[in-house]
Amino acid sequence: MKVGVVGAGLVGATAAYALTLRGSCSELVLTDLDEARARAEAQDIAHASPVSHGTRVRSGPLEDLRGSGVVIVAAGANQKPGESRLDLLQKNAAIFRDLIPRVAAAAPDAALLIATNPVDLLTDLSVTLAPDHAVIGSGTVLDSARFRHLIAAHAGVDATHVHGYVLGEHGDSEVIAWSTATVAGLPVADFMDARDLPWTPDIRAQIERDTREAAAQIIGGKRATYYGIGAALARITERILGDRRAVLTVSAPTPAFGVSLSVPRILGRAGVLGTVLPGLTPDEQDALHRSAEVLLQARRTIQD
Ligand SMILES: NC(=O)C1=CN([C@@H]2O[C@H](COP(=O)(O)OP(=O)(O)OC[C@H]3O[C@@H](n4cnc5c(N)ncnc54)[C@H](O)[C@@H]3O)[C@@H](O)[C@H]2O)C=CC1
Ligand SMILES: CC(=O)C(=O)O
Repeated sequence: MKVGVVGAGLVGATAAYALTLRGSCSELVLTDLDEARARAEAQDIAHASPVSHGTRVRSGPLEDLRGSGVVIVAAGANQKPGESRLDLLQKNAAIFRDLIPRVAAAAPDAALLIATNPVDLLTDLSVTLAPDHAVIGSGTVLDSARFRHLIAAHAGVDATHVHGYVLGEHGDSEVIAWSTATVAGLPVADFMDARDLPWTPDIRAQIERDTREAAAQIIGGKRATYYGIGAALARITERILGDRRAVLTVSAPTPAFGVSLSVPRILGRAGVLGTVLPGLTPDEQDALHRSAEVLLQARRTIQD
């Protein structure tokens, strides 16, 4: 099982490191415009291989992606403090118009897993640039993990036993879908009540803020985010390679909204096998439509 990573910067290299530590694939190829960076990252990550799962890690040109089951695309500009993800659209769309057809030609059998921001609109664009490939955006898998982590901290339980989805744009308009959130199978408020834990509108509002603003907070402190997304990309990749039928909030074209955004999807070797829209409250439904409208409006700026 071979995986390619295009863009061996902070996100691409961290995803490759996570894949190596988890033993998600047998072969990993890193490629970047900056060949020296890709070579150095591959060399460094390869040194983790003998003490983890023996993954063969190397760098190479795009042509070396042939045979990959998944290619992660993390090439392009990241946000500077104060910038939004949508501020990256023009620059990264220009990179993708040149890059994605070449990646698709080099890796004809791969599912393309897009991480570059703004991830929903670059997923949308990649679908048109690589029409014969399964194309999936990492979407709000990371935001849903942030949401679950924050609830778990209040609930005092292992975050893997907290469920809950962030939907819509991976960006400022994302929808924190409280109606989908459960701990030990109970709605969050009921769990807190059963455990005699505080649960106030202020705590809830703080969790929403910390979920939505997590990227800005981290970028303010250390200029980039990469550990959370690296692990999320490794998990999505494994679920595709292993045809695991996992349910994850990845981004993909969504006819009901006219644009790529995140809702729960069943993932397998062929990419998105199905979409399941949870029963949202009327407020959440309105927020999801507003989030789609934000994306549709931004998309017009890169259409002729
Ligand atoms: N989807 C998500 O949840 C997240 C997405 N991101 C996004 O991931 C992207 C990458 O971020 P970082 O790794 O921090 O940036 P970085 O600057 O560390 O790495 C970007 C890499 O892309 C390479 N690159 C640029 N154009 C290329 C091309 N045409 N072909 C091959 N390589 C090319 C650069 O040489 C550089 O090594 C950004 O757009 C960022 O916003 C970051 C965190 C989370
Ligand atoms: C940068 C980014 O998209 C994130 O950390 O959510």
